[in-house]
Amino acid sequence: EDIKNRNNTYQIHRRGAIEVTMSLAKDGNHNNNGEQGRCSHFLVVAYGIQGHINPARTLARRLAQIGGCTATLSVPLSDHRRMFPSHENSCEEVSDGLISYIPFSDGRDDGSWPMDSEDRVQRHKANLRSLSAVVNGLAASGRLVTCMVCTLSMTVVVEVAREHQLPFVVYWIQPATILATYYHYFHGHEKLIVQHDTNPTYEVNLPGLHPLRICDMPTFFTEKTQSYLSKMVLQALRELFEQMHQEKSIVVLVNTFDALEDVALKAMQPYMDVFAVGPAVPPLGALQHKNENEAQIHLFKHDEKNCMEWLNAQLEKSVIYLSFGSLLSYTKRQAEEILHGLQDHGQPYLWVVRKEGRAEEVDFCIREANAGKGMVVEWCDQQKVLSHPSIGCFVTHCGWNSTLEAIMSGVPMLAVPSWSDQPMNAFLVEKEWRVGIRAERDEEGVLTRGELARCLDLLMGGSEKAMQIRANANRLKERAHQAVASDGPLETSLQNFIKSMQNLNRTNQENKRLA
Ligand SMILES: O=c1ccn([C@@H]2O[C@H](COP(=O)(O)OP(=O)(O)O[C@H]3O[C@H](CO)[C@@H](O)[C@H](O)[C@H]3O)[C@@H](O)[C@H]2O)c(=O)[nH]1
Repeated sequence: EDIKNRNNTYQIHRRGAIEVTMSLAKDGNHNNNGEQGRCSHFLVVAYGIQGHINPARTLARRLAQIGGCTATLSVPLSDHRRMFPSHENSCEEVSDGLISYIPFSDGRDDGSWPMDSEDRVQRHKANLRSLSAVVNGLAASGRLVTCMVCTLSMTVVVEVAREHQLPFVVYWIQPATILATYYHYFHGHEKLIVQHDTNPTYEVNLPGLHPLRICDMPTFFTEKTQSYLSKMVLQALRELFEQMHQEKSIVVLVNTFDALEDVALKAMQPYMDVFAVGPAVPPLGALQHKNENEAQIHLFKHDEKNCMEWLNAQLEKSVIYLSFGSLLSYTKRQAEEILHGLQDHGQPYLWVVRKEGRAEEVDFCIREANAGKGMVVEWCDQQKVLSHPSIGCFVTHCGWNSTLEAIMSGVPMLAVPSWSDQPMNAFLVEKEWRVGIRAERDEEGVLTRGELARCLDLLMGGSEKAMQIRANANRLKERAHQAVASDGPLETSLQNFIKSMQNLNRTNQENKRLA
């Protein structure tokens, strides 16, 4: 009767993720008040974009590799379908032999984005119902969730965790320095930052951090005319920090490592329990699995075979790799400037041009670039590309995943940041770690052909500065590999985190028993 009632309640989602969780549920009223057992089961919920799903998946897999732990990754249904194309139009649970993947319906099963704040509220409600059903479904199938983990902008996870009396943990998938700037922005420093927003080089002193320039702060702080998207992101983060503030103890996992951001990690310790669990870059080949499902996990169609063959034919460290991540697209002028800058520089290049929405505008570039010394692909296995010996440098927008992947491969970066955390990431690349240089954009925000060619000449050349950058990149690569080595800092940090979660669960149960 209980299942029937709940099916009625959720019948609007008949083709949605709810069906999976309902079919998992063998009986009703599951909550997490009972004895938790000794096994920890993490439900990792990721926002539906590649920059969130990649690190969330790596974290879930790493947690599941620690004795006594299991993990489930939950992503929005439309993204789940893109990850598992052979399951198209289905919302089934999938396993890769290590973790399970269970989709939830975020109210945009067709892949569309919220149109306005009312739409956002409706979708938030859909999120709530669907994620709650995932937790119930897992409990009903004997896999009681013991902790919920969410990537940024996922306040809904906090609400579901509270409903089920589960601890929740934020997985901060950007640098610890950015975590610190947001924390202080929302805790008393907003006015100080906003009041200097007309002076981009003004340096702000935030507790425990080196002075940071206004222009390197998250762009949402100072944007003069904020877009709907920027407002939405800032609001979601504000809500997340408010929710965290209501907790007795705040636990945050950060996709970074000590050797990279020692100062920022320490600066956050007085305010929260921070665990450095990065870099979330899986070892090469780790994702090629015998399991058929595993082989199919991707969000975009790769042009891989062709591009790896092409790279094999190039000289060592001769190729410029360009990619601006999974969200940004090029205007016609920007694409033209890049094309001509590359042609002027003269080295071979591999360029990712996602055509989404701008197909005709950039088509001419693709034709011309492919006819010349370069190769243009719509998507590639970036990590594999960056690890290829022919890659000499990476022209990047400095998305945090791309930055970490370049560090893991020891590839020098030409930073061309655009928005959000990217200016700060570019600052860290150029000034803190000295593993790259930063290009200037013109007054229209375009990277011009002259500036691109100038920067490439410098980065790929034989000057002392270029050699120093290459040496720094190799050193940082070693530190990154030490961080992820067996029994290294990452493993220790994950184990400490798991222990602290188990203690928290025990204390909660004890308190409930006494109450
Ligand atoms: O052809 C490609 C291009 C990209 N990628 C992968 O896509 C991911 C892209 O992530 P990221 O570099 O972080 O860029 P965005 O997709 O732009 O990420 C968004 O999310 C990040 C994490 O919050 C932020 O740091 C960025 O500013 C924000 O734009 C990386 O893992 C890349 O390896 C590929 O596999 N193939």
